[in-house]
Amino acid sequence: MSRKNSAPAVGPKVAVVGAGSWGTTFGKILADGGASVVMWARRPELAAEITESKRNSRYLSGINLPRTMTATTDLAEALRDAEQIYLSVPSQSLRENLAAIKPYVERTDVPIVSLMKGVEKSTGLRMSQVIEQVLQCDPARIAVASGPNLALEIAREQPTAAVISSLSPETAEAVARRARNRYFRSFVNTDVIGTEFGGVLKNLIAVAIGIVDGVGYGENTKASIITRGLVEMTDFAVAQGAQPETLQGLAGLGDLIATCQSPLSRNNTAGRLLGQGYGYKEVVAQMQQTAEGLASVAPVLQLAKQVGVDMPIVQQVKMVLDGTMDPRDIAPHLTTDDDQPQGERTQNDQTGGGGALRRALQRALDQFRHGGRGAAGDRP
Ligand SMILES: NC(=O)c1ccc[n+]([C@@H]2O[C@H](COP(=O)([O-])OP(=O)(O)OC[C@H]3O[C@@H](n4cnc5c(N)ncnc54)[C@H](O)[C@@H]3O)[C@@H](O)[C@H]2O)c1
Ligand SMILES: O=P(O)(O)OC[C@H](O)CO
Repeated sequence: MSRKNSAPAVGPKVAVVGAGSWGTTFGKILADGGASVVMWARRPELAAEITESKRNSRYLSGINLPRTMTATTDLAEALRDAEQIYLSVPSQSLRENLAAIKPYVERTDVPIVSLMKGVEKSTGLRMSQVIEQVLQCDPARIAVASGPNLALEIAREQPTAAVISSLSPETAEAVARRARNRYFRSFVNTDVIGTEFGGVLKNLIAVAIGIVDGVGYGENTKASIITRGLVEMTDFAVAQGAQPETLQGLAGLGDLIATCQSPLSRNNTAGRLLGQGYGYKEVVAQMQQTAEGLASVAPVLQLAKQVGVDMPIVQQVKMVLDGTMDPRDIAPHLTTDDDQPQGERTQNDQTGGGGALRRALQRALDQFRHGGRGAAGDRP
């Protein structure tokens, strides 16, 4: 662990591509868990600072990085002989980065782990789908990490949990064993769709909560939007093939709470600026770091339309971003909705006994497939 002064043992090498706030924090998690971590950074001065000063002053001010963490701008050097590869670049740049990574990983079967929480704007694909498409690799090799994971809190070693998801329980477990230490606990599941969409969708609700903050509304409005936001997240994710339980777990409710509550959240911050009256371009110009929610709004609404799911809160975020709605009109429902009372539960529950029965059957089938271990829900 980084607190100890004795020379650290050299553990298995892992690589982290992307040295922003989350990539660097995840590198620290892995190094504090015993791995020897090599980061790939775009800028030579950042790579040098991480290697020589054990600092990343732009993204993680005041944090000391472990001695077993180094960085390079040479992708081949970063990836060579890595036991696992973690990816943490902005979602809209993943495809171009994968093209550069591909020659170094196509003759290996090392796990590739997405740490990202966005969808590709041009295709609507989740990050694991982009990885599978570009690397043309076995999806069982791919894992995703998600959960209530505000980088700076974890870099300060505050106790936190995450979930590692892969279609392959073995891959999820191998990654979870590596990505854990005394302040960071990784759970596992096999619901990649739910885990990834949880991370994408909570960003959109956090933008809405930021708008509420910026406008100056209080806790009732926020609680109403968070609660209805979780319903929207669940309806959408289940329609895409997710297990509803995942949205009640770390990657759904857990991350929704953290991101909506924290001023550290970039999505929340972007929303607050919108609520204060700044336009989309001004907000983008003011943001020093990646706020994934801004790029995910349009593709998420497009996907929602394809499967017939209503997302009134996400729709309002889009209207504020487009400048077609006054932020002060934000509400847990669309004010243009007709006045018919709606049921409170999710669309999934509103299918009545059928929904519950379907889930029970699915769980039984998953348990059968996974040798008695349930697929849904975060497992230690
Ligand atoms: N910061 C967090 O608390 C946190 C937590 C969990 C997940 N995430 C997710 O991690 C991902 C990365 O976010 P972050 O917080 O590290 O962002 P960041 O803005 O802190 O850092 C992004 C990094 O990517 C680099 N970068 C920018 N454009 C690039 C390009 N075209 N190619 C390669 N590198 C490029 C930047 O130089 C920087 O090093 C996002 O999907 C985010 O949602 C972030
Ligand atoms: O700063 P944000 O809004 O990108 O959120 C960071 C993490 O995703 C929180 O889990």
